[in-house]
Amino acid sequence: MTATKGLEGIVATTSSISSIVDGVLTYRGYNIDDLAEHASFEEVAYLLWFGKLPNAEELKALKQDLSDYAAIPDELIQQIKLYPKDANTMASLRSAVSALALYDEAGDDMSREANEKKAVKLQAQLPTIVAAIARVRQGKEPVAPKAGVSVAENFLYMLRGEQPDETSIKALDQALVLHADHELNASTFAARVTVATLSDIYSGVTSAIGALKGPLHGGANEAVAKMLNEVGSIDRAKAYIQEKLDNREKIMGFGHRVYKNGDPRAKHLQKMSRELGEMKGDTSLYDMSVVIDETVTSQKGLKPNVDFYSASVYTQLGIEQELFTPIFAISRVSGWTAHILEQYEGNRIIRPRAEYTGLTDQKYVPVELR
Ligand SMILES: CC(=O)SCCNC(=O)CCNC(=O)[C@H](O)C(C)(C)COP(=O)(O)OP(=O)(O)OC[C@H]1O[C@@H](n2cnc3c(N)ncnc32)[C@H](O)[C@@H]1OP(=O)(O)O
Ligand SMILES: O=C([O-])CC(=O)C(=O)O
Repeated sequence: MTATKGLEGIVATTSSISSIVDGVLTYRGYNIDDLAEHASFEEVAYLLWFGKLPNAEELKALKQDLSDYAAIPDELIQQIKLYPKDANTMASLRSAVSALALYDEAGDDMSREANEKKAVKLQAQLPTIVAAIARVRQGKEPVAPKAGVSVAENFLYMLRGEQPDETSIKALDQALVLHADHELNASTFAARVTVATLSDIYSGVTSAIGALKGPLHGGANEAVAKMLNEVGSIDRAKAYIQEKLDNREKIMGFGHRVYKNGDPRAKHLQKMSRELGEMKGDTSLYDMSVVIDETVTSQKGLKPNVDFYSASVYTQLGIEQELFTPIFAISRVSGWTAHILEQYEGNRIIRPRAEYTGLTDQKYVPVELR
């Protein structure tokens, strides 16, 4: 038995949710470019869960459900108020989602119907939780969700406590579409491993949030924002990156296990970043990002991934840095839950082997003789 480091190239499951073939990403057979341009996040969530784009009636029903389920239990709001104000936001989100399970009246009902409802509830409630965590950290009261609006609009409304502008809603909606699913990435794999023991959907999503938090995965968008802050201005960008590369440090937001010629989502986020800058009459953050991109690409041959330009998009939307990875989770929970439902359908426990590299033939020595 020989191990492959990081399971590179290992095909660990079949899935009909999303695919990456020759650098092309599709959700249920629809090219991400097509969806990014035309679909709303709600349509994409429906597509991921139910395998087809919704008709008008189905979409209306899903939006109604997302709206109806968006409020979170008062007990959970009380708990969130007890979290340390400087706690990592993803750690707070992980704790809150784990606690959310305790208040689902469906309990351990594992029927397909109950799990589909739990998936929609998780999608509806994650934005409310993230907004509540953000406001409580700033010493503000959480804002109750607004009925009848999109996930993107509702999240921005709950975060800011006022009606968001159309540009911000549109940009966030598109970012949510782009982040919704991505084949067998680390957090989705974590979710599938957890529920393959026939554990519940909340356990799967809690595992996934823990995996997404790391800077090699979803946490990279916050690391990019920190880097952009550190660089500070366009004239420092090239030298900053060169020094990091000379020190063999990783540049966050670049490289990918699967994409070697570029992440198809990055161009959409890059365009959004530029447009947001142009609209504000200040493209300095975008321009600095482009210099970093060109430097890493020319020096290292590494292309930006989904996390690179999303950092400048969210910054220009006025969103605090520590919410970048939670926003990723708000989108990816659609994919995680779709994968969890798929895992339950044809389940077998996921239990690979390890290549043992430790000592052998050891003999027990009593503690007083060691
Ligand atoms: C949503 C997402 O999860 S997208 C990914 C987000 N993560 C990041 O942006 C963090 C930065 N990037 C990375 O750490 C990696 O590229 C990962 C984690 C995305 C992929 O990791 P792997 O598939 O294991 O890539 P791997 O480590 O084999 O990279 C190959 C080589 O490129 C180097 N490399 C990879 N990414 C980077 C980077 N961002 N900066 C500098 N060098 C890099 C590696 O050090 C390695 O060099 P070596 O062969 O001299 O040792
Ligand atoms: O697929 C991966 O390894 C990481 C990624 O880009 C994602 O989860 O969106």
